[in-house]
Amino acid sequence: MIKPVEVHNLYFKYRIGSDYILKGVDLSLNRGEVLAITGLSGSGKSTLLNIICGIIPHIRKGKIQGEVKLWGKDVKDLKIAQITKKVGIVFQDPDTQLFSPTVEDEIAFGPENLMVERGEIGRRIEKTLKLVQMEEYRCENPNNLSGGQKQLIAIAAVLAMEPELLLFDEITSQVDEEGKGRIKDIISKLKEQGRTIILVDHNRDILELADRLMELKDGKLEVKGW
Ligand SMILES: Nc1ncnc2c1ncn2[C@@H]1O[C@H](COP(=O)(O)OP(=O)(O)OP(=O)(O)O)[C@@H](O)[C@H]1O
Repeated sequence: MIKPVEVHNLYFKYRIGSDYILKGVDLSLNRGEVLAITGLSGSGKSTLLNIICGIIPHIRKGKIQGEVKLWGKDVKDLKIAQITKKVGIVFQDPDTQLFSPTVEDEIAFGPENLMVERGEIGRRIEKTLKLVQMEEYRCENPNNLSGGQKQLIAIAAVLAMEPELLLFDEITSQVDEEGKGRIKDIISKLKEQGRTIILVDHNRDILELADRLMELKDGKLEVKGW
C-alpha cells in the first residue's frame, strides 16, 4: 500500500543560520497510524512538520537534501495547493490560524477554497463543531473566545477540509487543563475513525494516544517508546 509519508535521509538548514537542523531524518508512516514525535526545544520538530506539509520550501525557504514523498510523490513536484488538499496542519498558536468574523465563517473558509459545494460545507460545519463540542459558539467572533476554545475552532477548521493526513504541532501547549482534556478526546475520536496523524507534543496523556513514539535528536528521528 502507498504510504502517506516517506522521508529518506532528509537534511535541512534555513537560509539564515549556518547549521543543518535535520541531519538524515528517516520516517515512514502508514495509513491510519498515529505517530508522536518528541524532542527538545529547537530540535527541529516544527521544521520537519513544515517540510511534510510543504510550507518549507514553498513558503519558507531553506536548503533541503534527501527525499520527502507524500503518497508516493516527491513534494518537490507537488504544488502547495495539491498538498493543502490532502495535508492539514494545526499550529501551537491558534491566533496565527483564525481570521474570520464568525466561527462558522472560519470553518467554511478552507472548504470554500477547495471549491466544496455549499450544502456539503454546511454539513462539514455541523460535523466538526459537534466533534469539538463548540456548537453553541457558531456565531461568535473567534477573537472573543478563550485560547483553548480558539484552538478547538482551529482544529475544526482544518478537519472541515477533510485532509487525509493531519499534523498537530504542539496544539495543547497554550491551552489549560480542561482544554488539554478536550483535545485528547478529539484525538482519540480521530484515531477511532482511522485517521492518519503526526503529532508533536510534550503532554504525556496526548503522547500515549499514539501508536508509535519517536524522538528528534541530533537532527535524526529515533525510536523512543512503543
Ligand atoms: N525561519 C527560521 N529561520 C532560521 N532559523 C529557524 C527558523 N525557524 C526555526 N529556526 C531554528 O531552527 C531550529 C529548530 O526550530 P524548530 O522550531 O523546528 O524546533 P522545535 O523542535 O519545533 O522547537 P520547539 O519545541 O521550541 O517548538 C531552532 O534553532 C530555531 O531557532
